Amino acid sequence: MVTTLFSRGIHYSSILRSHSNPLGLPKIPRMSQNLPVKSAIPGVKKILLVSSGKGGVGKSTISANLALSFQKLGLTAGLLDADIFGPSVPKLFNIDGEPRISDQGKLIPKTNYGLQTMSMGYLIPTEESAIAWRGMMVMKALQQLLFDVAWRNVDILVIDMPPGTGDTQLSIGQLLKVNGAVVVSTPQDLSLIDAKKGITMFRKMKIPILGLVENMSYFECPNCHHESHIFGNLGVQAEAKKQEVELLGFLPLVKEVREQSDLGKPVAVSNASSEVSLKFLEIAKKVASKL
Ligand SMILES: Nc1ncnc2c1ncn2[C@@H]1O[C@H](COP(=O)(O)OP(=O)(O)OP(=O)(O)O)[C@@H](O)[C@H]1O
Repeated sequence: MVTTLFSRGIHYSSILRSHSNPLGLPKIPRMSQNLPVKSAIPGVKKILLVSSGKGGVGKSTISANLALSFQKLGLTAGLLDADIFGPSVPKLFNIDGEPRISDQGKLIPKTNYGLQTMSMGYLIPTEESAIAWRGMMVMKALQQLLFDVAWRNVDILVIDMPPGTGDTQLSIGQLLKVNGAVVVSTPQDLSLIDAKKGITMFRKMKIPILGLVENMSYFECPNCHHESHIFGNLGVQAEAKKQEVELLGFLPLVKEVREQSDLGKPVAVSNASSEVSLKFLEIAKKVASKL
């Protein structure tokens, strides 16, 4: 069922070479450079990447709540968890078990809260995680997740990217016709440094950067309502200005967001009228209008 990356004639050295043109030579078509031709995903109209340089900054939380917010806007959304080594979607959506296979041999997305989802976590149990996989196995799995899923009339497919700017991220950018990317960062310097690397990577791959989202911006004390900027203040705003990208929104650090995620019911569905859910909706509106 799987067509491997290698059978399409893709090599990392050629992926990397494609980013440099030091002599300013005229562009050679991708096909004749033996580079992958960017493909659409069957059943999907627009592809949105949600990425971060650093892990643990809230990329999966934001991907899930954005996808659910797109649904609230009347769009059909899908969520693809591209983190092969640390899939989050099964837990976030309280979904387990293997996906069914369609008559055409494709993986049928698993659905909860009306959202179509696919994740490596459905294909291999956590105990047998992909941790010891070699590059080729990772690429085979990625290829299957990208092209062998039977998405049904999805307007926006949100791809929850693995953290960082490594092989998997490069491959996704090289293989897919991506419509836009959102970069997530906390205000902390370490997170911002890595977010900048992500912005540079998307620019090199000519993927439109729709904007930055600052997560865990502040914590509001439930008693005195004082706002504490635990991870720093204004860093993402300054970086957005410097990079000339839009700052799409600030999301506070909210206990309910973490609790509901752990219970497998993202806040956008568990408490749709909460302040943070409305912030997700605002960001979704901005992103949808840019796609
Ligand atoms: N705004 C928020 N308020 C409270 N908790 C949050 C918020 N955003 C994320 N979290 C929590 O922070 C943790 C990390 O979030 P998440 O898994 O979404 O990050 P990630 O960037 O996808 O991580 P990884 O790269 O490891 O997959 C989770 O426990 C999540 O529930």
